[in-house]
Amino acid sequence: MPAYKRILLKLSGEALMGDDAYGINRATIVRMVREVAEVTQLGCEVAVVIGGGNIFRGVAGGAGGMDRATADYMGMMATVMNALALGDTMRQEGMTARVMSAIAIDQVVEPYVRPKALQYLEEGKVVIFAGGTGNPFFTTDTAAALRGAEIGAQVVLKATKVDGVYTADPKKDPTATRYASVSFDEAIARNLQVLDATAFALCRDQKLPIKVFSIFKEGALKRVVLGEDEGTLVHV
Ligand SMILES: Nc1ncnc2c1ncn2[C@@H]1O[C@H](COP(=O)(O)OP(=O)(O)OP(=O)(O)O)[C@@H](O)[C@H]1O
Ligand SMILES: O=c1ccn([C@@H]2O[C@H](COP(=O)(O)O)[C@@H](O)[C@H]2O)c(=O)[nH]1
Repeated sequence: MPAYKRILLKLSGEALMGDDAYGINRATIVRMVREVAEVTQLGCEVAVVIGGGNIFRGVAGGAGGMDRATADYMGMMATVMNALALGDTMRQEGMTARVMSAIAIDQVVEPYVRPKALQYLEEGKVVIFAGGTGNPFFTTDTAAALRGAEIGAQVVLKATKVDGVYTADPKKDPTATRYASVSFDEAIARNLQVLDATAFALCRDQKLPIKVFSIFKEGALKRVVLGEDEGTLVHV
């Protein structure tokens, strides 16, 4: 039995690269999709927000001298590309997925309309939210918090490159230790950057827990959905 009826899964864009330097690694996206399929087979309703870090991040464009808002729109379009690739891979794997975008690209992808998204979820379709929040200066983590709250998800699952929330960035500080659980207040006060502060604050206000776990660990998503000990829980 799944521990959650409906989840919002945030998939790392950067992880889609696999061992490549850029873009979408075929074997990696297929593996991710198969893990999602496993939890849908448990009867869990799944909505997905995908990042864009494998293609473009607005902050990098801004640092390079671009207008930051323009760079962020490029980043949002990167998430649309990832969402289309994810939806197509799901189709190839026999799943039914619908991509909905926060930015209008009507010839390519249907717009995000909340009641329609809820209908798809009730029908057992996977809904992939593309284009982040649709606004510059935000991230797909905040989009995951926002859409998670909108669809009444019981948890936001952040599937990322690290296996939980640490006292400091484990990629920079080898002495950092992993929390089994941590409160939103502590995560924000300590400026733990595994998610951005806006996402943490929104989930805290909506009393929407977040689970952070590794996208690279086989079976981790299923264990999280079954309520087993995996990753770090961020709670009120
Ligand atoms: N306290 C911390 N605990 C865990 N990870 C942290 C911490 N502080 C910073 N990080 C970093 O946060 C990263 C995960 O967040 P990030 O938003 O960069 O990636 P992502 O969501 O996986 O990618 P994308 O933005 O492409 O979707 C980790 O790879 C880790 O290095
Ligand atoms: O609501 C949003 C979401 C994303 N962006 C831009 O897209 C890139 C990629 O998203 P990641 O969360 O970093 O994977 C991000 O760097 C922003 O530039 C946005 O502007 N608004």
